[in-house]
Amino acid sequence: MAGLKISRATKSFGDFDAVKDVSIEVKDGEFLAVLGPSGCGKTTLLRLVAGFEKLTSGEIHIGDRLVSGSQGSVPPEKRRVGIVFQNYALWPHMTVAQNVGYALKVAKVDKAEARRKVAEALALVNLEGLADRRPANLSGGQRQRVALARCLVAAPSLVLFDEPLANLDVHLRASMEDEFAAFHKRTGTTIVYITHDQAEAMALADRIAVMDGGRLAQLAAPRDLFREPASAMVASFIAQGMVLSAKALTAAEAGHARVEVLGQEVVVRCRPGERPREAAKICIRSSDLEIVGDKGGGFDGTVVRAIYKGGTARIEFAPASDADTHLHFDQSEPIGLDSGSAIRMRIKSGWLIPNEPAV
Ligand SMILES: Nc1ncnc2c1ncn2[C@@H]1O[C@H](COP(=O)(O)OP(=O)(O)OP(=O)(O)O)[C@@H](O)[C@H]1O
Repeated sequence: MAGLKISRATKSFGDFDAVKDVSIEVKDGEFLAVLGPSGCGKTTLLRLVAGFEKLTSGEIHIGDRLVSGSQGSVPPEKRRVGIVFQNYALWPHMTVAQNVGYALKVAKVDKAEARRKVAEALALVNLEGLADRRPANLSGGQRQRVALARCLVAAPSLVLFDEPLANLDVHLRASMEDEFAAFHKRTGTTIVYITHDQAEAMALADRIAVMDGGRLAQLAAPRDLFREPASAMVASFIAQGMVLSAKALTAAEAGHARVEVLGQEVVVRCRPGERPREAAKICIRSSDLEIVGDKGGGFDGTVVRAIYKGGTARIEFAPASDADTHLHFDQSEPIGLDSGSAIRMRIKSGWLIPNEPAV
């Protein structure tokens, strides 16, 4: 296996930059998810790594080897990159073993050697027992594993997944997530996994690269992405964070600063080096909100909607001082709030979004 280094990669189509100045280093054996809204450049980035697209500028290394740069581009078949697509096209007339071994047959690999490699690849995806089945007699998840084995048989130095679970139903998705996680643990394969499903990215990846408009918005471990978003886009994109205008009143001290938000003063977490500023933004999660009595500080407002979810309800709430801002939190049974209820809320904590997005 090998690591991957993308350095200042830009890909333009005409005067439109689909990928702009992106630098990402994936360590040998790391599982990196690339996450972002539709059209943010995820697929283009994957196609650049695979060699299906040529860089406009920048460089890509796989292991120590320069595969794309100003000197030219190594063709896809010479990159030793395995790809698992969303639409796993298996040949229906071939058995599982024949599907997996097809590339070896074309490359005229010795038959005994090819059999051994196919058996090894099937073992890696736990499909040993199904070598003689045809794709029509497999479940969706099993077919996806055949597609994975077919890419592993060529001993790739890195495996790219392009939304591999997008076509599967919810239950199968969850069990395939477990399978991919176990596969990664067992094999230590370097994986780049494209998805627009953040729950999937959070569950699987060591680190997540969030893309926005062709640029890298943040590259961090799932927990850091959630707790310390680098920009308002990442804050609201990840787990529906609420972004509020605030005034930073104090400089950072021991990882905290005092801010004024919705007329209330709150101590929030922040990066070192933060200074007081007028136009700041904070990110809060529903667990940062609590209902308080009349004397508990905080601010007044009205419940806009209460959506029952079974066991809990999602309460949407508009502060009296800023009716356009909607906050939300979950309330467990018994749910005493309904649309129109007047309540007083307090923000307990939050994260001061850095002024300059830093990656
Ligand atoms: N060959 C092309 N010519 C012109 N524009 C392109 C080309 N390929 C992609 N783009 C544009 O580049 C942008 C990024 O596309 P890309 O497919 O990489 O996004 P994505 O994040 O993978 O989206 P999705 O999640 O919807 O697949 C889009 O605006 C797309 O229209």
